[in-house]
Amino acid sequence: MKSLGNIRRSFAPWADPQSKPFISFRNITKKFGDFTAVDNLTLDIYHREFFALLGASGCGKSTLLRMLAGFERPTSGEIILDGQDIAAIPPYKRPVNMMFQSYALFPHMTVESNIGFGLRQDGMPKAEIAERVQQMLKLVKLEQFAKRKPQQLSGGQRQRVALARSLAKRPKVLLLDEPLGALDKKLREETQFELMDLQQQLGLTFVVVTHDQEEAMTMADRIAVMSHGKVVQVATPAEIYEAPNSRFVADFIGDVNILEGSVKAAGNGRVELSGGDFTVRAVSDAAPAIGTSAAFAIRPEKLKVSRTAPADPAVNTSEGEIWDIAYLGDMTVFHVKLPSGKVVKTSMLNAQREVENPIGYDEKVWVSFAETAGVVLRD
Ligand SMILES: Nc1ncnc2c1ncn2[C@@H]1O[C@H](COP(=O)(O)OP(=O)(O)OP(=O)(O)O)[C@@H](O)[C@H]1O
Repeated sequence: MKSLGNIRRSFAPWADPQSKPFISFRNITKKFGDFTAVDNLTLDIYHREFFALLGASGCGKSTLLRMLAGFERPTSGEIILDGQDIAAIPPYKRPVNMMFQSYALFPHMTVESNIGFGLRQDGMPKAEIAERVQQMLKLVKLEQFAKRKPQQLSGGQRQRVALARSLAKRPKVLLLDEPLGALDKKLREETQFELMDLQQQLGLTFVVVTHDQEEAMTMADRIAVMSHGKVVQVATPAEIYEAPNSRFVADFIGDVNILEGSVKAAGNGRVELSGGDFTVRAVSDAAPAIGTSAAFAIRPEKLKVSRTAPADPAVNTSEGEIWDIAYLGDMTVFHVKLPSGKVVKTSMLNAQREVENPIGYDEKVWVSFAETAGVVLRD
């Protein structure tokens, strides 16, 4: 598995101008009556990519997936798959398969007949079906459950049957709509890793729809964050988390503190904001005009809470008072009230079991951060 990890690390076809996208949405719009569910959206997905569409309920992510599967027709725009415009190709002829949230397994059929269903419909010879079903059972580690009916399986096992069924026809692209929605947290996390392993073993392209940011962060090579039918940002999980391109994305993914200010200086790779509790000096390529308002987004774990003043208390530092403490086991979250009354969220890893004299309620503290710890947002 280690070698796969290494391959994965260097997998970034989107950054290579030579590589061609495998799936291209070009100016795709989908209207339902007057309502625009997908709004002039352009997006490229690469061969062997694990791609996640992430967004709040109603943002249009399932509609986009359904258009790729062929269950909905775009109102305008093109979808190119493997160099071919697929608009006129009916769903069953597309090299794409979709796994739904409600797995829709046939309750009266055994696991193996469920898996072989699509192959029988395609008229594949019996011996070949048997062989393919065996392969699939092995792949999802359900060999000993072949003769069971779906109701004799756990939720996670059912999910794997559905996965095996959608992979049996060897689609080039597997579409997954909230694939782990029915599983409890622990099983969900395990299954996320199983899905990633499977995708790598088979060398397929996966497009998954989810509203669960942790799930998208765990599994995907890249994430498209969607809002109101548009893509707001497409990037790797780390880029989305560390360099969100807007308040919307910063706020949507993980926890964030937004510090408002007005631009005092900008240039030479730095931006300075003043006016709030902090004088912010941040490493940034943004070039907002002097005097305009801007925001600085910083994650809780990047704010440092200390009892003594940091070296240069003039910048990136504020006094504050511990307002709330939440002990979460692996970390402790401090809410710190700043002089303006604004409360910021900070988190600290509990690297040791017991800490002598831990920071407590109502204590006066310093909150500080590094120049590279957050991002200046333009909007
Ligand atoms: N057949 C339809 N007729 C009318 N409106 C529709 C239809 N299908 C979807 N919509 C609307 O389009 C919008 C986007 O729906 P879509 O299912 O793509 O959202 P989603 O982001 O997948 O949300 P969820 O996570 O809740 O499934 C929603 O406002 C929905 O009500």
